Amino acid sequence: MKAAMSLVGSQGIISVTEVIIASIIFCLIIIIIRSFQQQIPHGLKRIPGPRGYPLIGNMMEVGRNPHLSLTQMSRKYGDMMQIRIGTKPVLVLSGLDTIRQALVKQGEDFMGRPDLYSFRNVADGESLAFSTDSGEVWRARRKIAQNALKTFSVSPSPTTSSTCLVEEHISTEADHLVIKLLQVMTEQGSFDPWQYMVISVVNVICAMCFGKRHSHNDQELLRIVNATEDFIEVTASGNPADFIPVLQYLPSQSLKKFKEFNYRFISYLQKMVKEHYETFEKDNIRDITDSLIEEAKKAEANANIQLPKGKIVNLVNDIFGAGFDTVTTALSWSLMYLVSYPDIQKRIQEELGELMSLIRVEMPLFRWPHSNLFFLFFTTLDQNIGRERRPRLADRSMLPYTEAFILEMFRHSSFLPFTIPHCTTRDTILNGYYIPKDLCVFINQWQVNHDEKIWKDPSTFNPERFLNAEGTEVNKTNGEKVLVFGLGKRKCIGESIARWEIFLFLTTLLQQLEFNICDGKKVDMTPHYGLTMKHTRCEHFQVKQRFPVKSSQ
Ligand code: HEM
Repeated sequence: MKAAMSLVGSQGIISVTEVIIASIIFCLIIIIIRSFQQQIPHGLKRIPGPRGYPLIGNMMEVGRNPHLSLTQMSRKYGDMMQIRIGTKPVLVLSGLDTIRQALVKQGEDFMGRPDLYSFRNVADGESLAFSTDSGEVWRARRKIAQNALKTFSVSPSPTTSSTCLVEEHISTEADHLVIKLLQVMTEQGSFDPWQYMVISVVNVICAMCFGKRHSHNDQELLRIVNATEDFIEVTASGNPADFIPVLQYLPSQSLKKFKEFNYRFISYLQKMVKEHYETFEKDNIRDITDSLIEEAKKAEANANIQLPKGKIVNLVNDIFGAGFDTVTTALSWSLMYLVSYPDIQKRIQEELGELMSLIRVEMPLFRWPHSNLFFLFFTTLDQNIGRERRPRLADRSMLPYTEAFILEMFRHSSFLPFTIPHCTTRDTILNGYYIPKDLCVFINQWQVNHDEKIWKDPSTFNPERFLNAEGTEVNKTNGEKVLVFGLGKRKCIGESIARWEIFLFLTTLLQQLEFNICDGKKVDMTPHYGLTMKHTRCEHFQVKQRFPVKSSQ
C-alpha cells in the first residue's frame, strides 16, 4: 500500500487529460466486446453460462472430463448453458426434456454438424456422420444407408438354423471368440479380452458388409483393425485444433498416421465395393454392400438427386467406423461389470439356463404321456441345462434380466457421454432462449443417464431398476430414458444391429464361459474421456468353461 502511494507520489498527480484518455480506452474496449456479443431479439433471453478467458474460453473449467464438469456446471446454469471452447461458442444441452424438445420436436433446427477441422479429414468431408451437409444430399444418403441396413437385417439365412443373416454372422463370430478365449486361457493363464473382442467385432462388420469372415491372424483384418483404431483416435479425442483454428497449421503425428492408414483402408473398401458391383444380382442380396448398391440405384431412379462420387465406399466407411469401436467398447464394459459383480453374472447364467430348460420341456418328446418321468430322467442324466442350443435373437423377450443388465451397462458407463456434436441449421428459440444459426451444440448424454431427478442412486450399478416388480419384464418407459444412441434426425442408424450384437455376443459367451479376475487383482473402472470412453485395459481376465454347445445349432 505504502509502495503504491509513494509511486503515485513520485510520479506526481494524474492529470485530467490522462483520466479522459483512460476512460475513452475503457469505453472503446467495452464497445468492442459488446459488438462481438450476439444481439438478442426483443423479448428473448440470452443463454446463461460462465465467462471465459480470451483465446481459451472456458477450456480450464471444462478440463479433462467434460461430461463431469459440464454436468456440474449445468446444476448452476441450467439445462441450457453457453460456454466457449477456445474461440468457439458452444451451447451445452442437458436434461431429458430439453434434449427431446431440441432433437425431436425441433429436430430440423438442431440436426446440423459443425465445421470442425478433424471432421473435415473423415472421408474427405463426405462422411454421413461428420460432414457439415444436412441438406437434400445428406438426407438421401442417410435414407439409403437406413434402408440398406433394414433390408439386410431381415435377409434370411440360407445355411443354418439362424433366423436371419445378421444373427448367423454374429453367432458364428461369438462361437469363434469362445474358442479363442479358451485357447489363450490354456496357453497364458490370463488375458486382456479387448484385443480378441475387437477382432471379433470387426469380423462381424466384414461379414455383414462383404459376406466375408477372416481368421483372427489374417494380416488384412489386422490392418483394418489398426486403421479403424487410428480413425477413432483422431476423430474421437477432441482435437484442440477444432476449437483453436490456428493449431491446424501445426504438424500432427496422429493425423499423419491416420491419413496413411486411412488411405490403405479406403483402398481395401474400394476393392471390395468394385467386386460387389461386378457380381451384383438384384434378386440375391448377399450383404450390406449389395443392399447399399440396390438402395442407391432405387434412390437415383426415383429422385433428381445427384449423389457425390464414391458414395457407396463412403457409406461403407461410415458403417465400419461407427459400428466397430462402439460395439467393442460396449462389450468390454459389459465384461468389466460382470467380473466386478459375480452375482449379476451368475443370475444372467441362471436365466439363460432356465430359458433352455423351458425350450427342452417344450420339445415333442416331453409332451409324451409320461413326460414327468422322462423329465426327471433327463434332468438327472443331464445336469447341463443350457447346452441345448445357442441363444437366438428371438430369446430376447424371455431374458428380461439380461436385457436389464445391458440397459444398466449403457446407463451406468454412459461410454458415449456426448453425441457427435450438432449445430443449429437456422436461428431458433428453445425454452425461451434465443439461439443463432451455426451454433455448435453438445448433447450431454452422461448427465441424463446420471440425473437424480430420473434415477434413484444413479451411481449404483443395479440392473433391477429396469425390471417390473415381479422381475419378469423390462420396464420399457425406463429403458427409453437411457440416452446412448442420440435422438431425432441424427439418431444412430445402427441401433438395432448394435443391440443385437451385444445381446448375442454376451449370451453366447455367458452360456459357455464363466469370467473372473485373477486372485488378488482388481479391475479399474475409471473411464478415460473420449467420443467413446474406455476403461483401463486389464490383462488379468480368466475364463472357465461351463459346458460346450454344438455350434451348428
Ligand atoms: C453400442 C453401439 C453404438 C452406439 C452407442 C452408437 C451411438 C451413436 C451416437 C450417439 C450417434 C450420434 C448421434 C447424434 O449425433 O446425435 C451415432 C451415429 C451414427 N451411428 Fe451409431 N452407435 C452404435 C453402433 C452403430 C453401428 C453398429 C452402426 C452401423 C451399423 C452405427 C452407425 C451410425 C451412423 C452411420 C451414425 C451417423 C448418423 C448421422 O449422422 O446421421 N452405429 N451412433
